[in-house]
Amino acid sequence: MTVPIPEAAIATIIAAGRRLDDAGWVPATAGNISVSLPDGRIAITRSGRHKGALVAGDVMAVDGDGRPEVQGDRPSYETLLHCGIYRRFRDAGAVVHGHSIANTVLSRAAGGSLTLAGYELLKAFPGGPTHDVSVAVPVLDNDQDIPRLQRALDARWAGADTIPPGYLIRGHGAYLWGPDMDAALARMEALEFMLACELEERRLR
Ligand SMILES: CSCCC(=O)C(=O)COP(=O)(O)O
Ligand SMILES: [Zn+2]
Repeated sequence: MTVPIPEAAIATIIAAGRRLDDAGWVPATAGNISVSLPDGRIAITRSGRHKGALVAGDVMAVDGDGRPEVQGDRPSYETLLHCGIYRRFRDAGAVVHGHSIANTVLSRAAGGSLTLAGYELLKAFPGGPTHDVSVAVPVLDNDQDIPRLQRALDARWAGADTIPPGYLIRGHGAYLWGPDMDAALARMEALEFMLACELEERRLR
């Protein structure tokens, strides 16, 4: 018998999907969304669903290693990236992933990281009490082999002094996390705002 997913967790994921879709960051069936549950499981979107039109049945549970509770159920193709975040950052309670124009274009042009400096909105990231800081957002090469991509992330995090609560995958999208969904979404909105500014500045140059 499977343990039901708390209704509040399902409602949180459905509402987050609508918000990401309203912003235009989850075209087609792009993006995925999860929350960690008090019993250690992860509630996550099923693969291939439109994130702006999620219903309760589009959310399922996996264990900390991404294994579905019900054999044959298909969670997000990128589930192991969510698991990697919850495993490494014990205070993470929610993870959001989207494919925006800005994160796609800028990650394609970037090297191994993308530095954001001088933005007031950097305050939305932890440890940034003033706008007078810079944050180097890691950029990983895209990889259809998700376990290999997660290993690359683990290696990057292991060698880092400070780790922002997000990263970009080249030509693919952005992952952000926070202690809860409100925080994860706020960080995504802040990052996307700054990336949109970067794009605009490049157009003006
Ligand atoms: C059509 S988007 C390609 C897959 C992807 O990058 C994504 O974010 C959605 O995958 P999922 O399996 O979570 O639906
Ligand atoms: Zn994706």
